Amino acid sequence: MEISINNLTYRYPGSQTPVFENFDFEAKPGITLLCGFSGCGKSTLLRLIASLIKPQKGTISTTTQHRWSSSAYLRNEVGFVFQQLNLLPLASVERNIRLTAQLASKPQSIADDWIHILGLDPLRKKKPTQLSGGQQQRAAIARALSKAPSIILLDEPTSGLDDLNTTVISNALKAKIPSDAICLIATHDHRLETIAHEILDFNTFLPMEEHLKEMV
Ligand SMILES: Nc1ncnc2c1ncn2[C@@H]1O[C@H](COP(=O)(O)OP(=O)(O)OP(=O)(O)O)[C@@H](O)[C@H]1O
Repeated sequence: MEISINNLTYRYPGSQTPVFENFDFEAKPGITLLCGFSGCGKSTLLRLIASLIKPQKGTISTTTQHRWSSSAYLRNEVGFVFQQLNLLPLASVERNIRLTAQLASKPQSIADDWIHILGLDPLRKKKPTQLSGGQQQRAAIARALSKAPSIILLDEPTSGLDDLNTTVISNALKAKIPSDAICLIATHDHRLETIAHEILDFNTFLPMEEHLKEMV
């Protein structure tokens, strides 16, 4: 599995400054942490790889079965956990997680495995609003992984979580993500460094908001 980004330029609609300009990036199998100050472009990169937004210039290619930006690519290949978790509020935890497997034509047993691995068995019948922040985060990760994605994109999966929740999530990612999958984690959380195969510093790509320095 490989993701290859070449000469990419991306600017949000209405914005003067590009987040990326002539940007090259490659990802290989394993867990890679994307680190760097707030606003340097980590979430934007994940959205681009997921094909939720499209670059104005340059190419993104993947060696997945389905072509980058096809609807099958997003449905079958990409497991994405956003900062806003987007769990379906009216569906139970179990339904949220099983539905993703079903939509990707994957066996329900994968969903049930992730429910178990992430310690969600006692919470299967609860609604997302009845869960704590850490429990919701674990449910969102289980949901993303239940389609057995070849590309896993996690945006701040452990921010604000206590050590116990963080350890359960890190252990699950380390032990259960297939070795040929690519897992990119945008994070400020140094606790995740123990499970990373690679740590990329994004500070070099975009200038820091200088005015913030004057405010501290
Ligand atoms: N929807 C949007 N519209 C316009 N500009 C945006 C949008 N989302 C992000 N940006 C801008 O793009 C730049 C990169 O933002 P991004 O969210 O990718 O950073 P980040 O490194 O993930 O930050 P954080 O660590 O705070 O999550 C920032 O300058 C931000 O203000």
